[in-house]
Amino acid sequence: MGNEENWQGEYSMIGNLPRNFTEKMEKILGEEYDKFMSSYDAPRVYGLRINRLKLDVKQWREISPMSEGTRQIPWAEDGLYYAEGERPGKHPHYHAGLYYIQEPSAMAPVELLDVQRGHRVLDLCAAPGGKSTQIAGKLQGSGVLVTNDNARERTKALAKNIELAGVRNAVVLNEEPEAIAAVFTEWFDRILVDAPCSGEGMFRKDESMIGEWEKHSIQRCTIMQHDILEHAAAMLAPGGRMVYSTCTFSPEENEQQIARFLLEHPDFTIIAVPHIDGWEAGRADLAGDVGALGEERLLSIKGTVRLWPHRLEGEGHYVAVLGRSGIREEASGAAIAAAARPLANGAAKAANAKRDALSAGVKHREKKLDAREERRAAKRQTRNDWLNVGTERNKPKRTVAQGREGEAAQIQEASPVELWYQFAEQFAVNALSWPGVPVAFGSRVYLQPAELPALDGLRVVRAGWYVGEAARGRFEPSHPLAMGLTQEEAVRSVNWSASDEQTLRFLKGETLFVGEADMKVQAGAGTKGYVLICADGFPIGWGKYAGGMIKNELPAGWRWM
Ligand SMILES: C[S@@+](CC[C@H](N)C(=O)[O-])C[C@H]1O[C@@H](n2cnc3c(N)ncnc32)[C@H](O)[C@@H]1O
Repeated sequence: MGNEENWQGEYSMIGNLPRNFTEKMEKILGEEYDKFMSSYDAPRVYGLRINRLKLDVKQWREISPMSEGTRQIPWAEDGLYYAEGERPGKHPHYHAGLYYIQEPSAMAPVELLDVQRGHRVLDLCAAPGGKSTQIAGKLQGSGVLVTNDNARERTKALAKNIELAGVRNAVVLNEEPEAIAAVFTEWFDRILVDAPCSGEGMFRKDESMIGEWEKHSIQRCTIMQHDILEHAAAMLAPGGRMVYSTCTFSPEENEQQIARFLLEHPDFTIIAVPHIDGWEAGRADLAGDVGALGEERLLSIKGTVRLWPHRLEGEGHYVAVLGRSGIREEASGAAIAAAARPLANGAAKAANAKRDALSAGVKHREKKLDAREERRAAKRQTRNDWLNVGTERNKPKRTVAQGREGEAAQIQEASPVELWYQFAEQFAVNALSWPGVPVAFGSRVYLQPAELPALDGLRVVRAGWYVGEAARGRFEPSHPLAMGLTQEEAVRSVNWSASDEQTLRFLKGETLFVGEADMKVQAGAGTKGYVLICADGFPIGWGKYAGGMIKNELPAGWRWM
């Protein structure tokens, strides 16, 4: 092994590819092998995906200086190739969450998941969140997105990307699939398993993946994938759809994994992927020795898809779409959610009672848990997670104060949820009728999709849309709240173009000086207080206005570096 030059005298990574990898690829690809190998010397392609929660491709093209060099990615509605040398991560539109930088082939799995408004969707192996934000764009704020990764460190990036994209209906978990399956049995309409894999398809994009490949054996990956798929299957409602994807070429992790799954799950079938130019049908001949599967089911593996770097502009991927037979028994998620809305002003208690009732309903349905799972769930209840989920829900704090006559009188300090309602009434238009039920964990308030079952015992990173925190008897709005708003929803806002110096200064955390005339204030509201800062009409954070000055409220971790 060693660096090599190609025939043009340029650096070639081909010499760095492990020999057991290239030999195996030659067997799989036959005549196409040479073309495949030359793809390693072909220029890399770059992709971004427009965030449909904020705008569509046409609207983005109207405001983006980058737009000219972009081209449509054939299999992704909102996906665009952009030219090498562009730096989309270094633009205010990135900080406004207008797009996500994503490898083009990686956009395929969610396109095949067929997410519809109102669906309950699980993204089980989600960090850093590329596909979760894509799912959120398709849900358009309806239904529920549960997004999870078992690597705690990686969930930080996941939560941040969800918040940057302005997602309002997601819950972020840091759990093993088994623990989630105990709470969400047969609950989801759609599940994405973007599995941890040996990453062979990413060697070209990231050479360090070669070292990872050598460390983590394919066999180890197949064991993990099988385990994840087992629990995912238990969470899919009858009639639901599950997408399994990898970024590797190895048949053990692709066709063979799916063949084994079909063998062990007679209630699942392959939903054939539509043909798109450059996509190759899955290879039933690589599915291994699964005689017991029967010819028809074995051949159905041709309905899965391989994305090869020498056949299209993108890296290597494999995608299988699996449908579960049957019809979901219970009322649809959307109907349950509708029953819980709209929330009346100050109706925290009523809302929570309703939510508990809904949770109880869901729990009732979950009686299908077998005794073993119940014992496991009980064990988890006792585990102390990092948000203390399941404790201290919206309990108003009571403090004792001196009465005028020196008597001790009980006064009630507003709970975080009550403070949220007060804030929402004053600072955001129609906030009280937004979907979601406010729940407090400690001093933090989240808007949680109403139909969600109780998350007791699970490690929760975000219990919903994090809207802010109670501090010293006041409510402090969060940065994720700003990112999930539109300019029109803010009672007070200010907007500059993305290229205006004020925008950059705000993103760098500086104090801004503005005239009152620059601010847009809803009728009846004063100019003093929280103001939503926007670039080209899209929120980039909160400031606090007083006397011609905007104090910068952008958290340090979100600033332009
Ligand atoms: C291919 S990456 C996911 C990429 C992600 N879907 C995206 O589009 O941004 C696979 C992820 O699976 C996670 N993972 C590995 N084992 C897991 C498990 N048992 N349960 C949940 N996630 C797991 C890894 O931490 C990793 O973040």
